[in-house]
Amino acid sequence: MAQIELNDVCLRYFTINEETEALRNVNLSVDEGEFISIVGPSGCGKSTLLSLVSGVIKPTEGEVTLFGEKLKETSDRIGYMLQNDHLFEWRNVLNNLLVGAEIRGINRKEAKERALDLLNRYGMGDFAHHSPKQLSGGMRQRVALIRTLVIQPEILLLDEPFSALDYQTRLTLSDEISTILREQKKTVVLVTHDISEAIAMADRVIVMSKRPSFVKRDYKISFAGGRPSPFYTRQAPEYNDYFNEIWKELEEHVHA
Ligand SMILES: Nc1ncnc2c1ncn2[C@@H]1O[C@H](COP(=O)(O)OP(=O)(O)OP(=O)(O)O)[C@@H](O)[C@H]1O
Repeated sequence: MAQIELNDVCLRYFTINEETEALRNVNLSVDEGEFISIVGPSGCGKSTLLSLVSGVIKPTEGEVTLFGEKLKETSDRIGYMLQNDHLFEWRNVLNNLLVGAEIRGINRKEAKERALDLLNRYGMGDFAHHSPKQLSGGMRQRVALIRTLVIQPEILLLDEPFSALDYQTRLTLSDEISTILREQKKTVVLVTHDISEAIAMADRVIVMSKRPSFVKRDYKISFAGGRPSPFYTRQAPEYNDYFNEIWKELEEHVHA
């Protein structure tokens, strides 16, 4: 069943003396439990698309449907993870994990149990009482993901969550996080500039056109022997073909 649907969505930003047409007739459907990535030229409207799905902004035209209902306001069933981890330096890791639960009025005891369980499960059990300052960039992003999972969203929107990390951490963390999200059976929309990350992590890669942006291509990513872990995806024979095709699609924009 489609959990997210965008039907002919247009988005224009209006400022005092300018109108920016970011999205034009975007049509997209994401099924429950599906993991998709969105790539496209810089400034084409990828983050805008996530904001529309989260309900933070409303389409100028068209409709966003979540769980079969027209989206009217922000939904508690959605979690967001960004490039910046937004951890509070004055709170320890565990108390950072409880922030979302506090905002949403989730029972503290229940949220704390869930947070500790997730920390243990994902190799961070020894860091519950550490300050964020004592963590590496990769660990901080792992905490940011766990903070999102504590509120048990069904849909996760990831906006360039690895782009501030060094290359090696980025590879390891993208591998870990996609394993966690698949294990948790979340529906995921990942925005990334990194084609290789998009292919390695997702079931589908959506290529957006330049602005005013629409869905230019929708690649289903499949591997003959079944999906390997993201790290090994890069060694699968199909990987290079996907990479070259998507790169060609994007390169057209650079030389346009
Ligand atoms: N609040 C806003 N007001 C006016 N224009 C905006 C606003 N937010 C975004 N834009 C414009 O809309 C277009 C799409 O922006 P958006 O950030 O969604 O693109 P993006 O594909 O995520 O960018 P990038 O690849 O650089 O991260 C850009 O031209 C941007 O300048």
